Formats: sequence, structure tokens, C-alpha cells
Amino acid sequence: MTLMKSWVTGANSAETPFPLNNLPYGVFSTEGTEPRCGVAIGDMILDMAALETAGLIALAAGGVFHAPCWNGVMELGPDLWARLRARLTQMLAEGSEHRAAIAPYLVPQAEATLHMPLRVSEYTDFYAGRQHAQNMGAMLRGSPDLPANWLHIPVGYNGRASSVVVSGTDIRRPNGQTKAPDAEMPDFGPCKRLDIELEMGAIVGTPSAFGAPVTVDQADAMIFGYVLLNDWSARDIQSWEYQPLGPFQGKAFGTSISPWIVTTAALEPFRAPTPARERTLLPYLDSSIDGLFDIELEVSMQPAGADRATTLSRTNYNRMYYSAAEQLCHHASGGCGMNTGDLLGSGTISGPDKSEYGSLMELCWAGREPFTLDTGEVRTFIEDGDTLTLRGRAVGDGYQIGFGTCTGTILPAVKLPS
Ligand SMILES: O=C(O)/C=C/C(=O)CC(=O)CC(=O)O
Ligand SMILES: [Ca+2]
Ligand SMILES: [Mg+2]
Repeated sequence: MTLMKSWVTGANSAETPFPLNNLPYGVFSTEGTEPRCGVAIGDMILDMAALETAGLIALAAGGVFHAPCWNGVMELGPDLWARLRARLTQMLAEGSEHRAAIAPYLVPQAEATLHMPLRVSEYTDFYAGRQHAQNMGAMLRGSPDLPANWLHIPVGYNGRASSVVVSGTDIRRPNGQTKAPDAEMPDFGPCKRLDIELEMGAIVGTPSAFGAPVTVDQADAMIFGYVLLNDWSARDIQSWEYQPLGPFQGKAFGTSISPWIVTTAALEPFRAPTPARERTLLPYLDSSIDGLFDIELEVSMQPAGADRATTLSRTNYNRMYYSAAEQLCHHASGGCGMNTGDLLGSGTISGPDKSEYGSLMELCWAGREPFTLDTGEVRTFIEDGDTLTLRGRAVGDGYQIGFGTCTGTILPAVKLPS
């Protein structure tokens, strides 16, 4: 696949994250206007709500684009997703007869504020990065051996939709219960081991019925698109609370996502296989589809007041052991109904080399190996005022499919009454 040319300025360079090949879906507002659906193209946003009002696009009776989320479009199903993408491609392509009619509905991205692109129904987080699971085992349980279930089950836990926020939202350091190994009593106070997790988020577009399983292939077709996801994690709170039921408060204070939903359709040319199976998966998880995607990812950190960010890690979504489709199939396998707007975290993405680790916990090896930023500052975990940013892109021939950034700055914990 090569660059598809558009008449919109800024959309035809190899550097733009938003060429015509991408067409990601977001929610934006400009000064004094309500949040509504928009599509990124080059440096602009196509105002879908205004286009709908003008009668230039009609996807469903009553309209779907004035909403502050894409859930209404997701509910229309894959045939209409394809029709929308085809229509947008036709309207924005170089030489399009629609140019003069469409041009008034482009808004500069520089003038827009981006909001949550979807209403998250429920949020589930998985644990599908093999290197990450081995590293966490080595640090927390003294052995890199995978848990006995890991090669058979896409391990996950149910998270909180209420704490999923859009990129750019500040995150407050959580207060929580921790216990030092030699202390007799636990303590309640600000997290001292605040971390990130580099993940991709898969967004369920098509629901599945309560009681009805889906195959991996059906699950793949249910996924509307992907975002970058930072599953902020309080390691000291987590390590005290997590047995036997898994993460709770250590991961419930904030999960950031990038503002643009990159559709599965835009990512089609970048499909990648899951790795060879060390243990054959049970038949219900069997599939021959390439459920992963070749998406280059990176993490950077910028302390308060610093003039530059330091890249901490670079890896790729194709490193994962389980695909989002396999996770979704497993999720529904016992009869759990999946809903439009459900968000599935991939699990932390860490490649085999240390330069590819997707959490600070791994990069500083549980605090034992501090690292130095380009500014000279030394870090293990996150300090107040630090800004952490995830970036992602799929690189084609002379173009890229960008995700925008997923960023957040850490604010000091809520002061406790003394
Ligand atoms: O191995 C553990 O005890 C903890 C693992 C995690 O914190 C990872 C988690 O949230 C799932 C993931 O992102 O891979
Ligand atoms: Ca996670
Ligand atoms: Mg979270």
C-alpha cells in the first residue's frame, strides 16, 4: 500500500500521522462549541456534525455525528463502517468533485480541543506480553517462569471504565494502602512507585449477545479500532493488594487513551501473526487470522520544567503473544456479553531487549537500576510533574498511520487530613 493522495493540505507528506489512508475518528470542540464527531485529515479535522447538518453525509436516520462519542456509529455495524470510510475517502481524495462542498467543514487541529472519542462501556485489561509477564514474575515472585495458565489463557482482569480518560488529562498520584516488607502494619498515603504501562486498546464495535460465545474470527470483525493506552499503575499499592484476586486500587486511578480511534480498516495492511504457539491453544481459541498489527511504539518522559523529553523505550505491538481478537473470544467464551464501547487493554507491551520494555518497573528493575534522563535527572518511578507520553505509528510505503499521542502529567496526591 502506498500513500493515497488528498486535496487537503498537509495530508500528503510521509510525516503526517493522518494521511487519507488513516481517517481516524475523534471528538473535538472549538471555542464556544459543543464536542462532536470529527475525522482527522492532515492538519485538519473534518467536522462530521456540520457535514451531517448540511446534508452532505447521512449514515443513519436522525443522525449520529452530533454526539460527543462514536458509539452511535459503532452501533450501526461493519457494513455502515465500511460505507462511511468509502464515502470519506471519496470526498477527500485528490481530484474529488466534492472538494468545494466539503472544504468549508474543515477545522484546523490547532484550534480544536480533543475529548474522549468514545463512551467506554467497560474496561478489561489483559496480560498478554510474554516478556512483561516474565519480567514481572522475576521481580515480584523470584522467577521468570510464566504462570501455569499463561500459555493457555489470555489472562485478564476487569478494570474501571470510569477512570479511562483522554490524552492530556492530568493524573493525580493516588493515595493507597501499602506495606513495607519489614513493617508490622500497612500504611495509607501517596503511592511511591508510580508507573506506566505501554499498551494498545482495542475498541469493541459490534456487541455479542449475553450467553453467546464468538469465534476468534468473529471477534476480529467486532473490533472497530485501536487506540494507544497507558494503564497507569501504582506498584506499591498493587503488590500489597493483588493476591488472590488481582489488581484493584493499584490500577483504578487512571487509564489514558489517545484521542483518535484508528480503525481496523486503516490498519489492514499492517496485520501481523501471533508468534508460534509453545502450547497449542484449545480449539475455541484457534484461528488462522493475523490478529496483531505492526505498530511501532515508544515511551518518553519529560520532567516538569525540562525543555525536552527523553525516549525511554521503543517496541512494537507485534511482540504480543495474544491478539485482541483472541482476548475478546476468550472474554465472551463463558457467556459474558460484550458491548459496543468496551475497551480491551492489550497488556503491557515489552520486547525481549531492555530498550523495548513498556513499564518503568521493568526499565528500573523494581527500583534497583535507576536510569538517567537526557536532562541529567535520575529516575526509577514517576515523580510529581513528570509527563509521560506514548506514541505509535504503522509505517507504510511513503506514508504512516499515526495514533497521535497519549500523554499525561502527574499531579501531587490529594493531601490527607493530618
Ligand atoms: O505480574 C504481576 O503481578 C503484575 C502484572 C501487571 O501489573 C500487568 C498488568 O496490569 C497487565 C498488563 O498490563 O500486562
Ligand atoms: Ca495493564
Ligand atoms: Mg487503569
